[in-house]
Amino acid sequence: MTDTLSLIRPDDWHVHLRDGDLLASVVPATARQFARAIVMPNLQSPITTTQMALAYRDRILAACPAESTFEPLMTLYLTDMTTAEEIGRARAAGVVACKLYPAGATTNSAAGVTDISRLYPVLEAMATEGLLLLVHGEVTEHATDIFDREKAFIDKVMMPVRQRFPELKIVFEHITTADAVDFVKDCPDRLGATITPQHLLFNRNDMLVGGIRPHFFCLPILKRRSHQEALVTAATSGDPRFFLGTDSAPHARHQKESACGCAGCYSAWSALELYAEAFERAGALDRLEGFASFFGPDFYGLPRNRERVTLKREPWQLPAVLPLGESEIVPLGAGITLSWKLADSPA
Ligand SMILES: NC(=O)N[C@@H](CC(=O)O)C(=O)O
Ligand SMILES: [Zn+2]
Ligand SMILES: [Zn+2]
Repeated sequence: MTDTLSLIRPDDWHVHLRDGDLLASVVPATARQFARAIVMPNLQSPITTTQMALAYRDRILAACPAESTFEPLMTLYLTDMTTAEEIGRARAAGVVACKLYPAGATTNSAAGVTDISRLYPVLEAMATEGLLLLVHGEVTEHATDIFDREKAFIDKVMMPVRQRFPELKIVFEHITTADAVDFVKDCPDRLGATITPQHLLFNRNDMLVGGIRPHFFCLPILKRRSHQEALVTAATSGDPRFFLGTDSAPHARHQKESACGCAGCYSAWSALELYAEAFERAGALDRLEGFASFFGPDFYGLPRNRERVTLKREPWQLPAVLPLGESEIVPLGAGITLSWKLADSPA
């Protein structure tokens, strides 16, 4: 049995770093694990313009540890008002992608898109400029059951957008169902998907059996075990269309342990260790590097990283709580024992 795993340093292709006081707690955790990260734009005042994205980037860089070379990759939040001109400005400023939040689908999505067909000129501009479309893939109709919202989104939005804009690169973010896995596999190319550690390691029983456990509540919600198994199979298959995106989404403990708790799991602090656990359980540790370090940059058309990180086989227990600004946070998998630990200095 091997005791050391050396990987090209991974990137996180989907992370929430938040803003203000929280940056100081959250950014160093991601910068310790990853070389680059796709930074989600769903702040309380969403990042809807290039100017806002550049200012946010500066705040993130200011929160990085002094010796860090972490590179935040910025995204714009699409609204009904987004223009094709803004896409040109974004491209020129180095913004790499735009995020589609169906209005009302998730945290801070109230200003999201109400009807995707109205944004077709913007998607056209993105295809031309080479910006990727990142998608929170859930319908929001009241009548659609929360466990069926991702599947319904495939038919309603993914299929028509995929067909109309064959040149547009699309990332189906944080997929949670066998249906999404099949859809990605059936598309020729230019469609990738990120998979989170919580959807690989847990299913809805972990959240709902023996008491309701709000720290497992995220969107899209954890599904039944057969879906978890389909995600593990996809992530460990070596298919380059499936790659790492933690969807680390910090909310203070009191905001989750509440009568109306927030959606989101905080995984940034031990992200690689959580993924290593999932891959080891599947007997696929040799596939971790492709998923974590190669397929994301390849899909985005960015260079792979050159430096390496080391994971050591050293069982350790995830802490029950961590500090978060003035408050505290419960990390994903609090209290469980993980087999692998990230060594601090790069090998
Ligand atoms: N995943 C979540 O449950 N929450 C995310 C939003 C998102 O990615 O949908 C958040 O910003 O808190
Ligand atoms: Zn989302
Ligand atoms: Zn997210």
